Formats: sequence, C-alpha cells, structure tokens
Amino acid sequence: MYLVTRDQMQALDNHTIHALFVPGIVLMDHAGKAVADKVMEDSPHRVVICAGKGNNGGDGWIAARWCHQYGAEVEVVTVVPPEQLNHDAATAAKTAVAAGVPWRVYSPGDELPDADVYVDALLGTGTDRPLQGALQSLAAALNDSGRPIVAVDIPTGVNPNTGEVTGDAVRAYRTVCLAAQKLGTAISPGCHYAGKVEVVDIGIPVASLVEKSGKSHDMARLITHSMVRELLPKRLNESNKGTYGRLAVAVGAMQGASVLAGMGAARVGAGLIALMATDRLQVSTPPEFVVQVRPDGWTEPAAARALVMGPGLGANAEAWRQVLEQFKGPVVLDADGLQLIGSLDKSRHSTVVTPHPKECARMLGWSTDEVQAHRLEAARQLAVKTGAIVVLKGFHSLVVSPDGRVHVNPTGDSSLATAGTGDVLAGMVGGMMAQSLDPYAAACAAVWLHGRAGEMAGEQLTSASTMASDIVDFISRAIRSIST
Ligand SMILES: NC(=O)C1=CN([C@@H]2O[C@H](COP(=O)(O)OP(=O)(O)OC[C@H]3O[C@@H](n4cnc5c(N)ncnc54)[C@H](O)[C@@H]3O)[C@@H](O)[C@H]2O)[C@@H](O)CC1
Ligand SMILES: [K+]
Repeated sequence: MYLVTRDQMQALDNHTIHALFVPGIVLMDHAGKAVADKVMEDSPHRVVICAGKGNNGGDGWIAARWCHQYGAEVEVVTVVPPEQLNHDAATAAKTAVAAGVPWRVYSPGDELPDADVYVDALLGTGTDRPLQGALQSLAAALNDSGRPIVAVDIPTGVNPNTGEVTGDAVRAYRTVCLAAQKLGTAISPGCHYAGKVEVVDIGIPVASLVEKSGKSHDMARLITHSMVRELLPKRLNESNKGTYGRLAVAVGAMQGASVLAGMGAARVGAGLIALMATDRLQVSTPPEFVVQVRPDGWTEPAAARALVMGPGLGANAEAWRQVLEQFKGPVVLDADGLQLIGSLDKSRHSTVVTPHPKECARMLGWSTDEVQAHRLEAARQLAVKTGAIVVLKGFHSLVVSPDGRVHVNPTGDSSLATAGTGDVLAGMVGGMMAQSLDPYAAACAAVWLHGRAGEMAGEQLTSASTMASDIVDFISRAIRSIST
C-alpha cells in the first residue's frame, strides 16, 4: 500500500482535477462526507469541527454540513471567518453556512465549546512549520479536552512527509486519510498522534495513476500481509534442505543470542543452520543445527548461502573481520557486528543492517533522541553512508535502501521490548536470504512476520511475559495467519 508525501499527493490531486476533469470541490465533498460518515459511526450528539484556512479546513466545513444533515448538533470553530477563505474552501464554508451550521472564529486562549467528538481539520498536507498562535492554542485545547479527536488527513502539527513533530500536535484517536495514507501518519512519532488510520476513497484513482506514471518505485509503502504472502518462499514437494539454503551464524561470547538467531532463521524456513563457534557451546542448541567449533578462530567463512554476524558477538567482534571480508553472499549485520560494516564493499547492495535507535545514533554520530525524532532521515542517511539496506528497529520499523526505497512496518508491539528479540529478527532476515530472497524483500518479510509473531505471542502470553524464544515459537503462527 502506497504511503504518499505532500508533493506526491498534490500531483495526484492535480492530475485528477486537470486531466480527469473531476472538480476540486467534488473531491472535497467526497472527503468531507467520508469524514462525516466516520464521525457518525459513534453516534455523537454534539460534534465540534475545528477548521483551518486551507483545503483541510474546507474538508472540515463539508464534514460539518454532512454531520448537520445526519442530525447531529454541529458547530465549526474556525481560525478565519468564512469570507476570508479561498477557492474550494470558500465554497465549502458557504454550503455549510447556508445549511445552517453555526460557527465562531477562534482566538488564542478562547474556550473550546463542549463536544462528544472533535474533528481536527486545521492543517493537512499543507503543514510546513511548527504551530503558533491560534493553531497552537487550538491544538492544546483539543488535546486537553479529553474527548476523542478525529483528524482529517493528518493530525495537525505532524509533518506529512516524515512523521516528525516539532512543537505541538493534535493527538487523534483516529485519522481519516483522504485517497491515500500520508507517509507521516505511518512513521513514529507521527503514527502515535494519528491513532487508528483509515483510508477513504474520494475519487482519486491513486493506484492506477501511480502505476501509469511509472514512478511507483519512488513511493514509500506500508508492508502488508498480502505483500509478505507473495514474498514467502514457496515450499515444493520435490525439494530438499539444499533448496531452502544454508545459513551460517557467527557465535561470539553470548552464545544464546546466536542460537536465537538460528532459531528465527529455521522457523522462517531456512534449510540448514550452521553455527560458527570458537568454543564448545554452553547453551543448548536444537539438534538440527550443525555446530562447527574452531578453537583457533575462523579465518574463512563456513560454506553457506547467507551469513548472520553480530548477535552475541561481544567485544571480540574484530576477530570476525576477515571472515566477513571473504564471504561473498548476502550478510546480516546486527549488534556488535555493526562495527564491521566498513569491511564490506559499499556497492554490494546485499547487506542488511538491523540497528536499534541507539546503534543507529552511534553509527551516525547523532544522539538517540535525534534518531527517534527524525527516524526516516536517520535511516536514509545510514543507508547512504553504509551502502546497506537499513532496518531501523523500534515502533513501526523502517526498511530503507541506499537507492531510496522505503517500507514502513506496521506490525509489532511492546511484546518485542525484551532481550533477544533483535537476535531473532536478524536470524529471520538471514533465513529469508538463505532461501534466495532478495535482501530488501527478505528484510521486509522478516520484519513484518517478527512483529506479527510478537503481537500473537503477546495476545496469548501477555506482553509482559513474552520472551524472545516465545517470538520464535509464534513465527509459525504468524506465517499461518497469512497463508491461504
Ligand atoms: N483538491 C485538493 O487539493 C484536495 C485537498 N484536500 C485537502 O486539502 C489538504 C491540503 O490543503 P492545503 O494545501 O490547502 O493545505 P492545508 O489546509 O493543510 O494548510 C493550509 C495552509 O496553511 C499554511 N500553514 C502550514 N503550516 C502552518 C502553520 N504551522 N501555521 C500556520 N499556517 C500554516 C500553509 O501555507 C498551507 O498552505 C489535504 O490535506 C486535504 O485535507 C481534500 O479536500 C481533497 C482535495
Ligand atoms: K488535520
């Protein structure tokens, strides 16, 4: 599913209006009605719609007219009087006023009229700077109301392109995205402000326009279960373990981490897991794993289709540099292995790095807070810097490639906030690559399944009780949940 930026949405709007001859006010009427329909699902008695000066405000005025027609008590709180609105927004307000919708102009510090539900139609994709004055005051009043807020297109104050929030922003429980989901509602922190996101059809044929434009590769996307279902390697009756590939996992000081990575790989279907150890294993391993111990250390990689290096490697990561340099297949670098990224040829395009925000910060020379405030930019910069596909972990993990592709993962919750889950994820990516999945696709599929397995484990065991090995156990259920 496409996630659109401001410019991409404007191009789609313009094409629909000028090349497909659908008037802007018709799109706005569809938008406003769709918002009203969503608002009325909860049968509110009184609805207050906060409207800005642009087209997002226009959507609000139309929603007000429809809610009024549906029998709700409605009032519009506007930052500018209707006569100061332009173009379609002016028409929208005119129709609402003519229908008898009451309105008032808001000044900073004014009290917000009481409502069962508020609609945030202050700013949409036009948002281009932090909130000030009446908008800032209104956003604060909305948030302080304690009542549910439905945002139109994007919560006011959230950057539509990045999800960044610099200053105040409206905290909606539900966001009605018009025609396509805005990228900023998918990425943290913006996704926390958006709440539940629903996309409504307003008459802009997004998918076909994007495909016809030949620019679909430029668009960010949400990873969906149908996408993962398509990507999952097919299991053939006429096959053997070699068909599904051999994955090598480097074993360091914390051996359990490598075992968790191996188990993640095995559960996504890798044919054989080979652990490259330097000491006898002190932790139990599944009997299916091949454990090779070289007490003098590894100087060349084990024969394998893909390699995972990093989970549990510990302080001695440097000892693995030569092995990494000599390995020609796709590699996953995680945790302590991330410091070895410089050993890999930047032009390989077959390396996946899976940093958490703190590791990403270290690699970029940023603070962790900076990474979390600018997650998309951080992931993009790291991908360019390293030449690797970056999986930036955290709520709504990002998958970003050096050539600019972006996928946002919607699965996963606090069940994953426990030691070892990152090791499982690194193994899952490696396990997919061992089955010859392209590294970018492997990262997308693994991150989605990992999140889904976490959610399912949490549902059954509670999020507090879920451990990394439980995530391993639930991978098969996550796969089953998307299999037909
Ligand atoms: N024909 C179209 O283009 C359609 C647009 N639609 C709606 O239109 C929205 C975009 O409308 P606009 O481009 O008019 O933009 P907005 O309504 O989001 O913003 C209006 C103007 O506010 C200003 N602004 C931005 N940030 C500000 C800030 N922090 N403080 C004060 N002013 C600020 C900008 O100059 C911007 O142009 C979409 O999000 C969607 O809701 C829909 O009605 C569907 C059709
Ligand atoms: K809005």
